[in-house]
Amino acid sequence: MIQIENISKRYGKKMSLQNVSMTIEKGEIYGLLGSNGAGKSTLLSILATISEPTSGEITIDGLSLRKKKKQIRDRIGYVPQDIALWEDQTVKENMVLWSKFAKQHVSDKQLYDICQMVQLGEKWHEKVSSLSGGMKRKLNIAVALIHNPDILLMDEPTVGIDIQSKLEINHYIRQLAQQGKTIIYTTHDMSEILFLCEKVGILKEGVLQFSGTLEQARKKAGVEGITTTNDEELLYYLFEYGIKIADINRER
Ligand SMILES: Nc1ncnc2c1ncn2[C@@H]1O[C@H](COP(=O)(O)OP(=O)(O)OP(=O)(O)O)[C@@H](O)[C@H]1O
Repeated sequence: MIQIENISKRYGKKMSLQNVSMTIEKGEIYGLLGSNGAGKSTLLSILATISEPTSGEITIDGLSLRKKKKQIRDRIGYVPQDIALWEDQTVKENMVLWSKFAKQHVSDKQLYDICQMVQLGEKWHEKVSSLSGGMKRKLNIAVALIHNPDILLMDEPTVGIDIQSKLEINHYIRQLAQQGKTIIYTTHDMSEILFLCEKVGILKEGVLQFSGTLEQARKKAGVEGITTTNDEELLYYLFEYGIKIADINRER
C-alpha cells in the first residue's frame, strides 16, 4: 500500500503541490487527472525518488520513502512523459543498456520476453529511430519493467499515439495490475481513466480536489443534488468544481 500524507512541493515561490494525501492499495490502478501544470508529474517524480518533497511523508508497505530510498527505488518502475531512448540503437541494445543502468542481471531472453509482451518482439533488431511513436511508447514501458517492479508510475504513457496502440497498451496495463502490480497513471483522457482505473485523484493547481472510487464520487454528487448522465460527465464535474476530499473520507 502506498500512503501519501500531506505532501507539498515548492519551487521558489510556487507551490506545485499543497498538502496532498491519498492512499493507493496493492494491485490498484489509480488514475491521476489534472490539467497542464496541476502537479501530476511533480507527484510522480517524488514517488519515483527523483525529487524530494518540501514537506510531508510517503510510506510504501510501511517503509518510509525518505529513509529507505534505495530499497523502495528497486521496487519502482517509472515511465517518464518524455521518451528516454537511444534513437540510433536497436530495441535490443536499448533494453541491454537500460538493464545495465538498472544494475540488473537480466538475460537477453528475459529482455526479449518483456518486449514480446508489449508486442515489440518483431522489432528486436530494429533501430529505435525506425519505430513509430506508439512503438517507442511501448518500448518506454518495456524499459520500466526490466527489473520486474511491483509499482509502476506512468506519466501520460499513451500521449500522442493512435487509438489501436493506446488500446493495446491499456489492455497490457490491466494485465499488469491483475498480476498484482500497483499502477499510478496520469492522463488528460477521461475515457482512459474510466476504462482503466478503480480509483481516481483529481489535482487542480497542486491541490487534490478528490480522491476515491467513482462509486464514492457518484454518491457524493447525489448528496449535493448534482445529476450527471454518465461517468465522463461526473469526472468533468469533479475536475471543474471538485468535491472536498475530507467529505468523502467522512462518509467511508
Ligand atoms: N523543476 C521545476 N522548476 C520550477 N517549477 C517547476 C518545476 N517542475 C514543475 N514546476 C512547476 O510545477 C507546476 C506543476 O508542474 P507539473 O509538471 O507537475 O504539472 P503536470 O500536472 O504534470 O502538467 P502536464 O499535464 O502539463 O504535464 C507547474 O506550474 C510547473 O511549472
